[in-house]
Amino acid sequence: MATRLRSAGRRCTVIGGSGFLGRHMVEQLLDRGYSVNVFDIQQSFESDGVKFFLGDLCDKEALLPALQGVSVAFHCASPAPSSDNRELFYKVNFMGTKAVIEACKEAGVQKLVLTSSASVVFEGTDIKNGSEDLPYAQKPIDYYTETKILQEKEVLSANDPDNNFLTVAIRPHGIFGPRDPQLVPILIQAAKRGKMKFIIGDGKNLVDFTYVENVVHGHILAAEKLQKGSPLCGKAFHITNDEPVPFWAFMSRILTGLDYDPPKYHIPYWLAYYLALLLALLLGLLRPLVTIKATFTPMRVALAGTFHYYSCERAKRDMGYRPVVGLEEAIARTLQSYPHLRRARA
Ligand SMILES: NC(=O)C1=CN([C@@H]2O[C@H](COP(=O)(O)OP(=O)(O)OC[C@H]3O[C@@H](n4cnc5c(N)ncnc54)[C@H](OP(=O)(O)O)[C@@H]3O)[C@@H](O)[C@H]2O)C=CC1
Ligand SMILES: CC(C)CCC[C@@H](C)[C@H]1CC[C@H]2C3=C(CC[C@]12C)[C@@]1(C)CCC(=O)C[C@@H]1CC3
Repeated sequence: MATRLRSAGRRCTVIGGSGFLGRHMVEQLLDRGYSVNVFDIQQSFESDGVKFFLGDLCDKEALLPALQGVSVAFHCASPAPSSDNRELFYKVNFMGTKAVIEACKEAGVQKLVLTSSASVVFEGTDIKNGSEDLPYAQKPIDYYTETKILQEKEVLSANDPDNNFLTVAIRPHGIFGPRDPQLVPILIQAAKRGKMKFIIGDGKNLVDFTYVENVVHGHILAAEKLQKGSPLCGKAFHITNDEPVPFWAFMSRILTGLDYDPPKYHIPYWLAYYLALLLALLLGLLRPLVTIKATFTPMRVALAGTFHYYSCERAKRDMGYRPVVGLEEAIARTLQSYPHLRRARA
């Protein structure tokens, strides 16, 4: 109730508000009493309380009307990580984010909250309880991550309290929940094609999977605690479920929850990685004659076969963050939201 009163009448803009995370963000902001503008390249839903502005975020002039009279902008738009289009990632994540910063300043927006990614420090090797002090990856695993690093640096260095412009970056990892277009659908599609038979490595590698409502909660807390002189200014924060789980136990839980068999055979990590690399090279050579999208990419093998979980102590200390939905409940809600992906029994 206190949050609702404090936020009543305050308008914010969600850039990327038609996407998976963005739409959840819009819903929670409305619940908490904010008025919401959405800026996106497409409109994916209708809502009485929301004003939609359609356009490309690389175009500063198109952004400006969506930012007028707004105190906080959330920037969670990005091309899909699987798009594999270097130019597009560079244009949208890097150049587009510069346009977002310029437009925010010009429109008098006081706070910019960026959705970054914990992957900005991941190089394909184990990270256990990694803190925000880890250096950015020198060899990022893909173009998506490369440009998420550029984007985060740009936003954090734009923090300028003297000119009343404050910035913060939230680094979630492995977001899942209702309407997620990636994790559960890709997994089930692979299972349907009989491709989910193998566990990559020994299956003991711990990973963070973060329920979308916790990610949203972290963003809204960050916006509310971001004040002149606060420790949030110009800093990055991991937001996780704070319950790392073995990657393959999580995948198996989703598969069995939707009536698919869990993987049971083991394949050494290095073998899976080189097979995925070989496949990627072959598909690269055959393009544009063949345009098949591989399920097992070197990036996914690296994510599936290594430890990568992160400490969210900084978010707990500086913004009072605690996950609001535990992992078991989060999985149950997610499974319930995908009746159409449940295996049809013969
Ligand atoms: N999903 C995950 O596990 C993680 C995601 N993140 C970050 O979270 C954020 C949200 O991800 P998620 O919700 O999964 O992604 P989505 O693809 O679901 O949402 C992104 C939205 O941004 C839109 N968009 C893309 N390009 C532009 C553009 N040039 N101008 C305006 N709008 C644009 C997309 O439209 P369209 O669909 O038409 O392209 C889409 O509506 C991203 O920044 C991502 O990097 C970080 C860590 C983990
Ligand atoms: C086919 C199987 C080996 C794996 C299927 C599940 C994967 C599609 C997902 C498991 C971990 C996910 C993940 C992301 C995308 C979907 C997965 C690869 C991100 C790359 C999304 C964007 C980020 O910023 C980082 C995420 C890490 C985890």
